[in-house]
Amino acid sequence: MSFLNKEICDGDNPDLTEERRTATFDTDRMAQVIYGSEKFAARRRQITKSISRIPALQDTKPLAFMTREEKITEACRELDVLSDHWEQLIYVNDEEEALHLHREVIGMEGHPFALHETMFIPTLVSQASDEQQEKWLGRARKREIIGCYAQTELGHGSNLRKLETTATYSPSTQEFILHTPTITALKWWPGALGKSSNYAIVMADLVIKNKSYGPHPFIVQLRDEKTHQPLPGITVGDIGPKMAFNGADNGFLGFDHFRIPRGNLLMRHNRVEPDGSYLKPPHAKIGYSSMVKVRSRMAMDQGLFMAQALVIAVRYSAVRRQGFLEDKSQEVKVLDYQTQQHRLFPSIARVYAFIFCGLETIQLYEKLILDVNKNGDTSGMADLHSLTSGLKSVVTHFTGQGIEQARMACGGHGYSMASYISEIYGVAVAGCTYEGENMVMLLQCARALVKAVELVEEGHPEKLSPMMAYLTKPSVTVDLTVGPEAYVKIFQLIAKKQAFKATEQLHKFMVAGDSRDVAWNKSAVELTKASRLHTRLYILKTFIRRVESITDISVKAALTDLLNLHLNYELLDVASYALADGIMSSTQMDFIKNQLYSSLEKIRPNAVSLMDSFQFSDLQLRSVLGRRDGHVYQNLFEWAKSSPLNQSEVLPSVTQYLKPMMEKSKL
Ligand SMILES: CC(C)(COP(=O)(O)OP(=O)(O)OC[C@H]1O[C@@H](n2cnc3c(N)ncnc32)[C@H](O)[C@@H]1OP(=O)(O)O)[C@@H](O)C(=O)NCCC(=O)NCCSC(=O)CCCC(=O)O
Ligand SMILES: Cc1cc2nc3c(=O)[nH]c(=O)nc-3n(C[C@H](O)[C@H](O)[C@H](O)COP(=O)(O)OP(=O)(O)OC[C@H]3O[C@@H](n4cnc5c(N)ncnc54)[C@H](O)[C@@H]3O)c2cc1C
Repeated sequence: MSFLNKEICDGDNPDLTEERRTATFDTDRMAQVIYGSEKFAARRRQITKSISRIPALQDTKPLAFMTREEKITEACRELDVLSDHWEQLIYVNDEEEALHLHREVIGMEGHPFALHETMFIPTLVSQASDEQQEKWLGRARKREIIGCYAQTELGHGSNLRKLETTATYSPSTQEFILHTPTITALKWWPGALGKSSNYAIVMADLVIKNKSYGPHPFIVQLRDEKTHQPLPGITVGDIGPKMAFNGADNGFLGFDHFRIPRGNLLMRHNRVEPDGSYLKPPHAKIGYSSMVKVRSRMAMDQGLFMAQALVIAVRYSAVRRQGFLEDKSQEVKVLDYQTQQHRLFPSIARVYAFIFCGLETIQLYEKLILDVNKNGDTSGMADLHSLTSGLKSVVTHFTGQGIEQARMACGGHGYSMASYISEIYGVAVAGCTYEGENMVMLLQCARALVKAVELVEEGHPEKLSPMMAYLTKPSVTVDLTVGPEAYVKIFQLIAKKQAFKATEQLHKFMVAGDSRDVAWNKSAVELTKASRLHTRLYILKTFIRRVESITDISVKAALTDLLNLHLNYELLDVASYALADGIMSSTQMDFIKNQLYSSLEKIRPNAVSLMDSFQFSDLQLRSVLGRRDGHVYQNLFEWAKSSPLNQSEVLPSVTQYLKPMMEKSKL
């Protein structure tokens, strides 16, 4: 007999098998929807199978018992094994497959090629001229060199205009002189910079004839290619342990009048001629495109982080029995409690919603780079910047919340490193900070919103981009029973009201005499609220669009339940706005609540399968609690026994201190 959930195996925990048998859809088909295509979903499975046949990549010592040095060494060993099998594992130069391979084999705690793949190569692709690409891109792709992205400094990360590292042009030698004038100008934080990289993209203030042109990207060799020793004039090292990501060597970097040739300024969009004349880029912020690239991926990446935590929590909740409902002869699965469902299922819905957004924004970035590089068309930059600024902020915030709820949903065992959820949390919440601190990015999104409101107020609604068109929608009474479009209408009204209110507040302060900057700061909280609502509306609409486009009936039905949960949960979450503005009545509120509770019941039989559909291997999950087989208690006991503390019965700390202390006790 074949089952719709493809994870069923003989000998698994029967409680989990029972869950898998109730699946109403085929998990392979759901995986196609999650990963954007049948081809990629199948390739993922194929890659997982190939990895499982390489003995050197199987079960190593658990990461939780390793030091930082051991984690870094282990990641490098795995990279080395991967490079021996690269061509049989993935299609060379397929970015998505390479990312998946690294995620599965090396995991999320960081590795030397992480920034090489996500920022160094993309910066060369988007910013280097053809000639420069010929020189460096091939070598980077073949991994003959390792690069990182060195922008943030000890003193400045958010405000790029105040970066202090200088690149001063010397026409006589046709070189740039890189210099770190103060301690706060030290590069600080770049991933893989400390010990692994021998090259970096360095963002430095371009100075020509005493005039500053702002931050520009330079390619800089940091270490000797043979000895790996830092080159003279360069100070480089690791910044120390972090909340998570401890397999990564985030680093510091200083320059002492370090000279690089003129040709090391990335010159696809701007140029410095030998005599020092400067040719402007077609868009002032084109040098920031690598950040937009990473931000455009973040909805997908964060969705996958939250998915991992939820696979663990949902599987465990189907195995953990505690307490009674009606039948007092057997304790219930904790997944049957309404509170447990309410804790986990809205996050499952968000995972799907974020991933669907990610699929869209990744494509939008690819289109933008094509437009810019092939046709010099920068017209899409502003919209993608504001969209991804809001999106990275909203998804990272909710992902952090969702993962923390997943941890708590696992009770005591969630707090053990055996669950791996704390590590997932630590890695995911770094996203609230990197690629632009969330408040800073919400305020970037707000700039676009305020501009759009001002256009409407000035009588130019025709100039609005499609994403902002809802700002012109009139207030209407909405019948929520009509379906998703009614929820969108209410959400639009709420988001519109907040955008207008925040803008009105800004203008009020300006009319009262404040400068725009001061008025902006006095309105900032309201502005960030408008950005969040605007972004959540976008997420909601993407979710609806995606579900509508699905052809497999059973997959569509399961996702429709999830979509309904999402719509009701989101609307309830922002209901205070709607009630205050009279957009929604308390009767409608009751309707939403009831819809929400009935969605939880509908989703319950598919919960495990909705998460199994992500098809994370046990190797990728790295969770003792969340393993596919569901034998949590045996697995936990084995794991605890392997703790270094249990390798001897009596620890030196006991013989050296506790015993003598107890023996001499006079208390
Ligand atoms: C906040 C801003 C955007 C402000 O930039 P600014 O030059 O001071 O801008 P401004 O003069 O105030 O003008 C704002 C104006 O510039 C526009 N703009 C800003 N960025 C872009 C863009 N990318 N595309 C298109 N347009 C852009 C804005 O929309 C504003 O336009 P407007 O004036 O409103 O028409 C910038 O400083 C910034 O991006 N800060 C955040 C820094 C950041 O994200 N760092 C990331 C470092 S790398 C990293 O963290 C990697 C981690 C990855 C990992 O470990 O996996
Ligand atoms: C794990 C990790 C990996 C990283 N990897 C890299 C990398 O590879 N390369 C790289 O170059 N950098 C990297 N970074 C650095 C990262 O990009 C910055 O830390 C980030 O952009 C935030 O900047 P900041 O540290 O200056 O924060 P700050 O701006 O100092 O933030 C402090 C507080 O000030 C507030 N704030 C600042 N400006 C404003 C404003 N204008 N309005 C309102 N509030 C404001 C913020 O909201 C925040 O609450 C990494 C960071 C981390 C944590």
